[in-house]
Order: sequence, then structure tokens, then C-alpha cells
Amino acid sequence: MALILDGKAVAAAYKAKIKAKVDALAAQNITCGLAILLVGNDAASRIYADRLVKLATGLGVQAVVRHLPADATEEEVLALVCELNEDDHIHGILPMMPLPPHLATDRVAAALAPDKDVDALHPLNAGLVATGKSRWAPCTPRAVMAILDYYQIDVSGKHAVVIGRSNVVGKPLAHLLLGQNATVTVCHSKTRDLAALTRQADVIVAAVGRPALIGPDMVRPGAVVIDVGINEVNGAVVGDVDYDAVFPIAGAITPVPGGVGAVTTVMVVEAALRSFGDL
Ligand SMILES: Nc1nc(=O)c2c([nH]1)NC[C@@H]1CN(c3ccc(C(=O)N[C@@H](CCC(=O)O)C(=O)O)cc3)C=[N+]21
Repeated sequence: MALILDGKAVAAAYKAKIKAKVDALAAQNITCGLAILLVGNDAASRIYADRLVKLATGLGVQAVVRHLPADATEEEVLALVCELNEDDHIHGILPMMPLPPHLATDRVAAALAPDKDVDALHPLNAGLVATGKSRWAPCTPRAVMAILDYYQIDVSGKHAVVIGRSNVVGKPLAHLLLGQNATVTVCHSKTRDLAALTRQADVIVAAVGRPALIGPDMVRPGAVVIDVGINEVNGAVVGDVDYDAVFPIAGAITPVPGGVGAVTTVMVVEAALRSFGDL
């Protein structure tokens, strides 16, 4: 029987701090603005954008979704990024990943104003995260670390196995875990015998986007299982972990929904507010 790591409880602690900050800004007639740049129709990105707009609005932060069609040209995307960079009412910009394959993610990332770059996509910010010099890692890895911190799960000296090597989740999360003195293994689609590695893990983080990727045979009894996946299956949102099967074996586990995702959205609003100083 696993301890359920409740993302909503973690989120609540941050929401209170965000609300205080937003109220202080409102007293000065300042409204924080977040722009979500969505190109195409990725399911996880749509779910995320909807959640973000609801959360931000509820907290008094103005969130706008700028939606471009899946066949938008790179020039159109870059022009929109430039417009948002120059818009004084916009304090944070979040381009949803993945971008459609015909777009060069690197060039879009490099076009972001580094100060408005909510998910540390700009190479300057990514480099600072990799060298352990930035408080503003991408929002999903920060959400994972916030959950571990809230439940006082110390990763120092532990073996963390991260599955997924994206620039928004796997890679930066590996850096954050290293910063907390974990021994980190990063796995991906070319990894041989994934189960042999996950069975050695004290902490498993699944960030792939494949339902039921992690089954009970892959988890050492007592391991901490963090599910970053957001998949739509028959209209329901599920993660990358076969939750019901893994729950009896794990020591602690994040549900989906109500786990990492519930904290990630709060991290975005926090990051949008960062130009106004620390919370
Ligand atoms: N640059 C970038 N950064 C991302 O972090 C990123 C991205 N692009 N593209 C899309 C994926 C997906 N993603 C989600 C995060 C939270 C929820 C979320 O709030 N989930 C809630 C509710 C789900 C529901 O509606 O049931 C929950 O898990 O409790 C969903 C999806 C972030 N991603």
C-alpha cells in the first residue's frame, strides 16, 4: 500500500503565496499576464492550456491562449513570439511542447525573451538550469521537486531513474535531482531492458506519454513512483503508470489526475510572476 502523494495539497500551499502576491500587485494596479502559445492540437497541451487558463484566472492572473494552426509557418510563430516579447502586459510566455515537427523548436526557444521564458526553453536559461545556477527550471521538473520536498522525501544518495529525456522534463529534472545529490539514470526509447533499470530505482519518474508504461514488475517494493504522463484514453486522463497494479507495491505514488500536473500548473503561474520578485 503506497502513500498517495497528493498534488492538490502541494498546490494549495503555493496558491496561497501566489494569491498574496497577486493581491499586492492589484493594490498597485498591476495585473500579471501569461501568454500560452499553442500550435496545433496536441492532446496533453490542450488539457494543460485549459487547466492553466482556469487556474490563472481564478488567482487573478490574466492568461491568454494564442492558438496557431498545426500548419503555421516558422515565420508566423516567431512573429507571435516577438509580439509577446514586446507586450508590456505579458510577463510570462509558455510555448506548448511539442511543436509540430516542421517547426524548429530551437529557433522558437531562442526567440523568447529570457525574462519571460516560463519553461526555461531559451538556451541561456536551459544552460543555467544545467549548471545548477537558476531557481527557474521548467515548471514540470519543479513540480516534481516540490512534491518530493512537501512529503520530505530526501533523494540524497538514492537512485533516481528518470524515463524520458525531453528538454522540458527529463533532462532538466535529471539536473535538479543531481542538485539534490541523487544518483540519476536517464532512460529513453533506445534504452535496453528498461525494467532491469527501473527495478533498481529508489525513485522512478515516468515522463514519456505512454499509458501503462510502468507495470508492477518494473517497481521495487517500497519505491517512490512519480507519474508525469498525461494521456487521454477514451476521454479520461491517465498517466504513464499502471496505477492500480503499481499502487500495492510502491512506497509512495502520485495519482493522475491530481498529482504532478496539479502542481505544474501552479508552478507556471508562479513563474509568470517572477519578474515582480520572489513570492
Ligand atoms: N512547454 C511545455 N511544458 C509543459 O509542462 C507541457 C507542455 N509544454 N506541453 C504539454 C504537457 C502536458 N502538461 C500538463 C500539465 C498539467 C496538466 C494538469 O493540470 N493536469 C491535471 C488535470 C487533468 C485533467 O483535466 O483531468 C492533473 O493532472 O491533475 C496537464 C498537462 C504539461 N506539458
